[in-house]
Amino acid sequence: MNKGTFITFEGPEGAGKTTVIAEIYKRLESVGEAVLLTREPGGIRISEKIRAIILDNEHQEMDGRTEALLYAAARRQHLVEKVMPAIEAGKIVLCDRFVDSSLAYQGYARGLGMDEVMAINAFAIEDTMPDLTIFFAIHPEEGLKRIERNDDREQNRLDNETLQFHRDVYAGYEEVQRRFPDRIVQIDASAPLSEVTENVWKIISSQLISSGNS
Ligand SMILES: Nc1ncnc2c1ncn2[C@@H]1O[C@H](COP(=O)(O)OP(=O)(O)OP(=O)(O)O)[C@@H](O)[C@H]1O
Ligand SMILES: Cc1cn([C@H]2C[C@H](O)[C@@H](COP(=O)(O)O)O2)c(=O)[nH]c1=O
Repeated sequence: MNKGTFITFEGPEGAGKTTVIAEIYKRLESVGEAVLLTREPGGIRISEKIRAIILDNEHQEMDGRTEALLYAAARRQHLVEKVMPAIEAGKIVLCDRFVDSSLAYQGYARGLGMDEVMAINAFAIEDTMPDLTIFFAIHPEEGLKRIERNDDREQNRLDNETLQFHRDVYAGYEEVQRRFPDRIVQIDASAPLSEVTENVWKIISSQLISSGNS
């Protein structure tokens, strides 16, 4: 059996990833594709527990390296328990965040260093990297406004970081893109939702055609 396709979605808070992925998932299913939709940190029991620890507003004392290691631990378990089996089974895996989040948030914005954060993640992911990553580019101010307006969303410890931290996350993503230009495609996430969805759909459709997974 052919291996599946691993697609990840990245960007700052409130960029629209979760909303758009849900629509892409529906479209892929409706054309008969075998698809797995999942997220990081989380996606499975152990990793959801780690997520709760990381994002708890009461855990203000969490050290930056502890944070980076917890994300990597959650990633490892999620990868071996859920993502890898789906890829091996030939599915299209749509994952809301992956290692690029650690590079931008912990490596760059926390100042731990991208190479250092990549090194601990290399232990967690071995050589599994996405086939395609879509970067939802939006100014952090705009993304944060969107999540403040959304009454259903509780603001977590990372959301509540300073505006400067979120600006650094954005700069971190720009650096990640410079490092992986062949894998990462940027879209304008400040456009109307329908436009963003169509752009993402076009990118994913052409990736699936070129990889023969369609
Ligand atoms: N293109 C858009 N224009 C306006 N509002 C949008 C757009 N895309 C998403 N939204 C709204 O912005 C809010 C955040 O969207 P969403 O939860 O999908 O973002 P996200 O990238 O998953 O955020 P986070 O990573 O912080 O969880 C939601 O209320 C959603 O309805
Ligand atoms: C995977 C990953 C995530 N983060 C941050 C990014 C967000 O602030 C939260 C996750 O919340 P979301 O609503 O699911 O987007 O965690 C991070 O800092 N490092 C990571 O590796």
